[in-house]
Amino acid sequence: MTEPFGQRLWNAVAAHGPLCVGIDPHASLLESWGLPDDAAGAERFGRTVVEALAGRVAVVKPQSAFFERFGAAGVAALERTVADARAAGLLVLLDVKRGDIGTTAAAYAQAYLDPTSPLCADALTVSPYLGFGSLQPFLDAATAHGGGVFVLALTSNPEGPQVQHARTAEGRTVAGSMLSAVAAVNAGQSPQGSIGVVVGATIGDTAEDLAINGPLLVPGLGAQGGGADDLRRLFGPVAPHVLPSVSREILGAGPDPAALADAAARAGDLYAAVLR
Ligand SMILES: O=c1ccn([C@@H]2O[C@H](COP(=O)(O)O)[C@@H](O)[C@H]2O)c(=O)[nH]1
Repeated sequence: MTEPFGQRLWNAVAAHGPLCVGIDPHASLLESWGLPDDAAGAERFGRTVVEALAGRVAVVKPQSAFFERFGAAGVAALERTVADARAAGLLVLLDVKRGDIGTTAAAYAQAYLDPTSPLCADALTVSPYLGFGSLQPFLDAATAHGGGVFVLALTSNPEGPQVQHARTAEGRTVAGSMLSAVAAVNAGQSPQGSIGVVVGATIGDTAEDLAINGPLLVPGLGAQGGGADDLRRLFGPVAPHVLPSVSREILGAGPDPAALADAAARAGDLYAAVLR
């Protein structure tokens, strides 16, 4: 029986620190790394990140879109990147932001969380904007397979508040209702539940209760303008659950594996220091 994702993540963070490093093969990064802007380039990129960071960070987060743009060959490259990373002992959070009606959501959950699937990861990102209940197949698959699910709550992009700050019929914000739904699923789990949320470092101040008893993935650092001060200000009481997530700020140091490892160590130390 696989340990629950929340426990596996807790152990990995204790061993390697909280940093999550994105694997985002942007065209501009492939160019600066001297790689072709194609599926083979994306695969080489992913393999280099995995080799540089295995045993040094807890989690990597491949961004599916940057692989999908190359069609079937890109998806095959993503499959190999995910498999390589998991084989190297890294936890893999696949950033795919899926969500759909129940039966389709069940197919997505099978694709990303069922161990018999070629694209099986440890966890994935999902969009709850078909209603939190539409995520049930992902929650069920996570329970069945020891996987994790990260629900978009307060995203790092400037357009997010239009939807996420809107009020529901009960008068709470949409984001607040997602956060409390996740907290209810994680209730009673120790050291934390397996259902996380995404909260950007760029959201400014928030009155939302971020105590979900689960992991908080925090993108928006570095290239998007967020920094250590934002982590300190936003996440003090829930600091042990925070995963600062960085892609371009670290990937820009490649392709030299030692330089990538150095950049990850520096970012990891900086962000971990404010989360203690
Ligand atoms: O709210 C969100 C949710 C996901 N992301 C993703 O994280 C990385 C950020 O990359 P950087 O280079 O560190 O800016 C990227 O894959 C996004 O799709 C996010 O930024 N914000």
